[in-house]
Amino acid sequence: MKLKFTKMHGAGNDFVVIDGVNQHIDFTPAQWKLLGDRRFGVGADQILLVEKPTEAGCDFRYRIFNADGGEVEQCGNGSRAFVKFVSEKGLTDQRSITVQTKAGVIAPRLEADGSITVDMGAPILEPGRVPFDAEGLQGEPQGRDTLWPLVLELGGARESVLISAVSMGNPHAVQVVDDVDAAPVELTGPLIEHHVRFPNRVNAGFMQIIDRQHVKLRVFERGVGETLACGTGACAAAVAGIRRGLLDSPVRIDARGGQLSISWDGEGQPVWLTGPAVTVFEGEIEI
Ligand SMILES: N[C@H](CCC[C@H](N)C(=O)O)C(=O)O
Repeated sequence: MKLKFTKMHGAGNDFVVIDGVNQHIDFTPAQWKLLGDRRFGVGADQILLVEKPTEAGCDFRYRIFNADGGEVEQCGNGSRAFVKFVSEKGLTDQRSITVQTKAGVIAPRLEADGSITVDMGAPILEPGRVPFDAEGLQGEPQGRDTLWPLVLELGGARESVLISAVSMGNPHAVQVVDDVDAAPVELTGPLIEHHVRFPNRVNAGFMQIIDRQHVKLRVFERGVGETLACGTGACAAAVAGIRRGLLDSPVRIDARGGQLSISWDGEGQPVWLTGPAVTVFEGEIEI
């Protein structure tokens, strides 16, 4: 079929966005993977499919597919691209919308200065609901957080890293490192992503604390690899740092592809993500 799409990015995290309201889309995981392939398709970290809602009170439904073709629960940078897309395409004249996602309802808002703020909902902090299997592990309490030792098999050696387990609807394992540019993201990122204690796999965050309201962050994303920015990863990193008593809200997050801002007032409260969204080009592909 001929498929119209829009290429967008949020702080360098890049997307193929598809209007599923005016086009009927019923792809297999292999077709989603092909569309996201940088050699044979358009190429993207994630594909975002905009649809009519099936839940009362929502303006849209938004489905997210990683580059490996897997459908996932949430995408923070994608939610900003999404609200810009539906506004630019005339699918809504509202600047603030409620959106049904696999992880629940989120509320992105177009700000007057062109930035976008998203209510990402409250983080999920119980290990079993991340989901993270902490059975038999001796966690280290730090502030309101618990640091879990994750044993990684590095060739013949075994290395233990201390992680915080946080869900923003999608799972994150966040660790603090001294120097994010020197962190072994390509080496340990895949080992953490596929670790047996994360039954749904996990996004692996590496956070360097610059001061109590400023961090540098790299994320090895589940189903993709390292991206230039990860919105839910930024939320999870800020939540983990605040709970550990290392950060104060709001937190400036320097990702490799741009800057995000996270606000969070504590357990049970929503995490607010603010950042940019850019439309790169429109296209059409036979797929
Ligand atoms: N790779 C993530 C989905 C996209 C998240 C990221 N691109 C964001 O901006 O939140 C996962 O498998 O949970």
